[in-house]
Amino acid sequence: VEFFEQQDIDNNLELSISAAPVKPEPLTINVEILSLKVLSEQDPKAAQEKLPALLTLATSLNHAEQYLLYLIRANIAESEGQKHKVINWLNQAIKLEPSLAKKQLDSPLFASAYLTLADIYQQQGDHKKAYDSKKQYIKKYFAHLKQQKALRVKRLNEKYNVEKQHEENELLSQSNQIKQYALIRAASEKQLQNRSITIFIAVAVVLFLLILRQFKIRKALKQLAKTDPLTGLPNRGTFFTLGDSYYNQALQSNRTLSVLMLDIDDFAAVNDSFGHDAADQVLAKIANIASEAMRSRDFLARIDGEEFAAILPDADLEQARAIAEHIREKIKLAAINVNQQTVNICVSIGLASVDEANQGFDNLLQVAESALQQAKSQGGDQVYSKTMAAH
Ligand SMILES: Nc1nc2c(ncn2[C@@H]2O[C@H](COP(=O)(O)OP(=O)(O)OP(=O)(O)O)[C@@H](O)[C@H]2O)c(=O)[nH]1
Repeated sequence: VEFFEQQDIDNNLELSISAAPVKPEPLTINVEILSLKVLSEQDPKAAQEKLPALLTLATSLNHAEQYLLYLIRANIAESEGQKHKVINWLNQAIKLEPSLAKKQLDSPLFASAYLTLADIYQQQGDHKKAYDSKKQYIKKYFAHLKQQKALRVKRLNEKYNVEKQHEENELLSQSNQIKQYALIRAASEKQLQNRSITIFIAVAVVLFLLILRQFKIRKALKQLAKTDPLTGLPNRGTFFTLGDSYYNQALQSNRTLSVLMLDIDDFAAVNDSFGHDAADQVLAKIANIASEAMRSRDFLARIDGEEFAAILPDADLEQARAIAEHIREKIKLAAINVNQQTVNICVSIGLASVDEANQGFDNLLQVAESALQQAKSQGGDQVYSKTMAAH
């Protein structure tokens, strides 16, 4: 029987779910009626005393409340042993069922009507009705359980969905944070890279400038090594180095070449009279006058204290003499001003040409040197060459 009942209940439940009719919504129930219902089960007498006050409101009560009012009256009647009244009240209540929500009727509050009916019928020996009432009650009881279960599942699902949504939001926000962090990291890496490139370029530029500076210093030093600092003319070393190549070139190309050696007359007296610094200025001015008096292709150098030498390419002795005389005269006529005083300077010049000395550049210079000595020994202020008489 129990198996049959259970199956019957299940079938009915399935039917009620699959049919899905439009059902009325559960109605609200006055709290006083609810408490009177409880009181009628525990203390029917006390409930009877309170009943008249509620009955005055009966017309304003909704069907759910009226249903409960019948149940209260049935409880009171049962406590008084008036079974036919109990059945009457309960049937009155059951008549209201079509206008009430099934969900509400299945709750134990309402379904208890069938349990009470089953008890009464049982006591009256009407087993068929007792059975039917009990069956109804059990049906409602299981439907209620199923409803509760569905409600719990619904709530759990809602809770699960909320939590899931929350977790998804959390995940999304974490993934956004990760993306943001990745962006920040990429930006800072880029910044670092740019900074490294800037530092690299700056270091490269500084290195380049240092190398350039070093190069310029070396060049200046090299130049300095080749130049006489006082006059700015090439020095003795440069003169001999270039002299050899001028000489060899002239011989190879079968062209003439002369050299001159110039020495300032009585320069010791200039030093003595005007001092060393003033004499230095005189030296520089004489170098300047001599340079200007020469041709652009001639090569003048300071080879010793007050001694100068020049290479005169393509100049034979006669042309060399003309150049030398021009220099001598220019210097002699120059009014060299030192310490607001005019200094008169004379020079002696010795000449030599490859036409008369072709045993190498040193030999050429020796001949010019000896011509210079000759010019000095003849009183200075003159140009002398071995093969041409002095003026
Ligand atoms: N101020 C200065 N004087 C120098 C320099 N080099 C050499 N002298 C001076 O030049 C003079 C050379 O003296 P000497 O060799 O006797 O030649 P000089 O006095 O010119 O006589 P002569 O050559 O015979 O005419 C010395 O007084 C040196 O001190 C220099 O670079 N600066």
